[in-house]
Amino acid sequence: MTHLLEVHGLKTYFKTEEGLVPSVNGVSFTVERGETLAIVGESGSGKSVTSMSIMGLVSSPGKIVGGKITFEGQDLLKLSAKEMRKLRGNDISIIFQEPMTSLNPVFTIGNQIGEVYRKHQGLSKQQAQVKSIEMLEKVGIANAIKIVHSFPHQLSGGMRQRVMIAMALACRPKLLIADEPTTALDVTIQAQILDLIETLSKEENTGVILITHDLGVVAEMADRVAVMYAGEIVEEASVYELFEHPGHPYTIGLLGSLPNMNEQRERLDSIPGSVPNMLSMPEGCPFHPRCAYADQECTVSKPQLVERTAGHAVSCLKAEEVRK
Ligand SMILES: Nc1ncnc2c1ncn2[C@@H]1O[C@H](COP(=O)(O)OP(=O)(O)OP(=O)(O)O)[C@@H](O)[C@H]1O
Repeated sequence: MTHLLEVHGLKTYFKTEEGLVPSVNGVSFTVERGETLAIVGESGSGKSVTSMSIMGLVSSPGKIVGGKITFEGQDLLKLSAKEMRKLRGNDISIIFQEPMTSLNPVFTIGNQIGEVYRKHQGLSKQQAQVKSIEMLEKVGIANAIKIVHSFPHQLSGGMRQRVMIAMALACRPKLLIADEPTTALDVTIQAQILDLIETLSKEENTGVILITHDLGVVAEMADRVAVMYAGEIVEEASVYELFEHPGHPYTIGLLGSLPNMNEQRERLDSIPGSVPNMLSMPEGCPFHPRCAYADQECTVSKPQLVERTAGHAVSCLKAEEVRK
């Protein structure tokens, strides 16, 4: 069986006045049907640019300059803009961080979800309305009959996010990309939304890419995890393996900054130092200026992502030492 999604050696660069920014710099991973892959890493590590690249939504000054993205065996980088539009909304959907920016303020909720059904399944206005109400109920909106007539600004943040999820799932995508789907929401709503994504992905065998800063969410939701640092994947493993035997000093740092589970979750930003400026990346390993294990070798040689044990790959010259 082919992978649902295969990203191979993806490079997406931004041409800025200061120079070329290698936001995604040779990223490879796969997503299977029914599987949830979490992509984690600090702000600016290239997670969103990776998902935008898959969606075919990278816009100038950004450009995919290398690699291959294959969806069900189909080379996405060879599709026309029209073919890509058809794929989005039919087979691949995305839930963005901020639902207000993705909903149109001048149309009712019913109109917007209904449009997905009209466009992609050729349903009549009335049929689309019925389907929209059903989908709103599925995402846990109780008074859906009333909500279809509301405008986005009349709803709370949590409700809007549910509407976005309803829209993203209306066409029963094979791949769902959820980019920080719950960051702006309160903890109870967060849990409900994540449950919903999980249930629907299992019911429909949907592949999910979950982009998040929150390792608590990763532990609950993911099957596998890819850790990104400065535009590259530095570690990839099953969720159990990553939490039990983290192999990259950066991952260890992220796990170290996981707040006590009984406390309110925080964003991960407590590793000393910061993500390097992509315009002047350090020589050798990009993480070496922040790494407790780094020595002279790490300042000159760049590590490759190498499979250390089955299904567990780490990009670190000191991987053996780190494991001890
Ligand atoms: N339009 C743009 N022009 C120039 N550089 C950009 C542009 N969009 C993104 N970048 C650069 O690409 C890099 C990766 O950004 P990206 O948004 O993918 O990070 P991220 O890991 O998703 O962060 P966050 O968690 O904050 O969303 C950043 O260094 C950013 O500066």
